[in-house]
Amino acid sequence: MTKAAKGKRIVVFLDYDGTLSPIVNDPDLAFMSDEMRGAVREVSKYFPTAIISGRSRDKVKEFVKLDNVYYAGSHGMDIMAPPQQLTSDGKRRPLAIDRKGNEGSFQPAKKFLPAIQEIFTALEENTRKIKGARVEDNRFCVSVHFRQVREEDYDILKEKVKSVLENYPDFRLTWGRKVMEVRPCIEWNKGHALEYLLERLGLSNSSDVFPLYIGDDRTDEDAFKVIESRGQGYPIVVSSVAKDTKARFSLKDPKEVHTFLSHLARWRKGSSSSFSRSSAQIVGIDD
Ligand SMILES: O=P(O)(O)OC[C@H]1O[C@H](O[C@H]2O[C@H](CO)[C@@H](O)[C@H](O)[C@H]2O)[C@H](O)[C@@H](O)[C@@H]1O
Repeated sequence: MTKAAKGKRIVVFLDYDGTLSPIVNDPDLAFMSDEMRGAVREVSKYFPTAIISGRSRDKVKEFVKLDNVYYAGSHGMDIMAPPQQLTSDGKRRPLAIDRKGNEGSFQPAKKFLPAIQEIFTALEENTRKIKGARVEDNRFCVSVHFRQVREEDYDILKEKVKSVLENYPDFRLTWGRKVMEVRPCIEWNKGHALEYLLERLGLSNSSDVFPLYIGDDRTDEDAFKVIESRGQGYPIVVSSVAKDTKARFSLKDPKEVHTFLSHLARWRKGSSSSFSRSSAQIVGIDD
């Protein structure tokens, strides 16, 4: 990767669940290790860094606990810049406003908030009797988890979720890892969030920008597609098995993500000459 990225302005985009933290049964216990936090902290010293998650922005920030990164919660529908922005030439400058006059935050689905709260309440009510079902309020979207639901109850849970949505035609259902996600029907996803953040950094039209996006889930595919269509940067999927994906490279699991990020930071710091395919364990999908 160093060859392709040499002399370019790297921007790092990271998904949270399954990328920075391992997948666990209880979504409230998906903690990030101190080692991973250290690696993200190091990376964010050298490159503008953003965490783009399906979680609510507050929740993902509570897990990550770093101040100098961008947080994009609710699949990119709730974006917050750090108080100081790291420019691609390594300098920090105070937060600037974006083209639409937004200062720190950008929330393209704001008008849907009252309906989302209603949907959250209805989903909690309607799924209460299904053992193991769990409804999570992600602010601009709602997750219905079935990781701990018996397989024979999957269909009934799906029907219950669909019946709630019948009353809300402005919302749609997407699927993640043992989770159904209810979100507003707006043209906005993790790919749009990536483009927005590049623009915010003043890099969207830059021919030498090199965005790296690391993610494990279906919603990350939108960001992979953007990187592929720009023809700049690396889309990296986290998966231990072969997958139908738009990503060109893969890392097996969060442990390998940690190794990759640590080497990336060390490479930029200049103390390592060995940021290579073998040390970072990055694998080309076509290999
Ligand atoms: O975009 P992400 O940061 O990857 O968020 C996607 C969803 O992640 C969480 O659910 C997933 O991780 C849980 C904890 O490991 C696991 O129990 C669940 O089965 C996974 O789907 C989060 O709880 C969801 O709200 C996010 O939408």
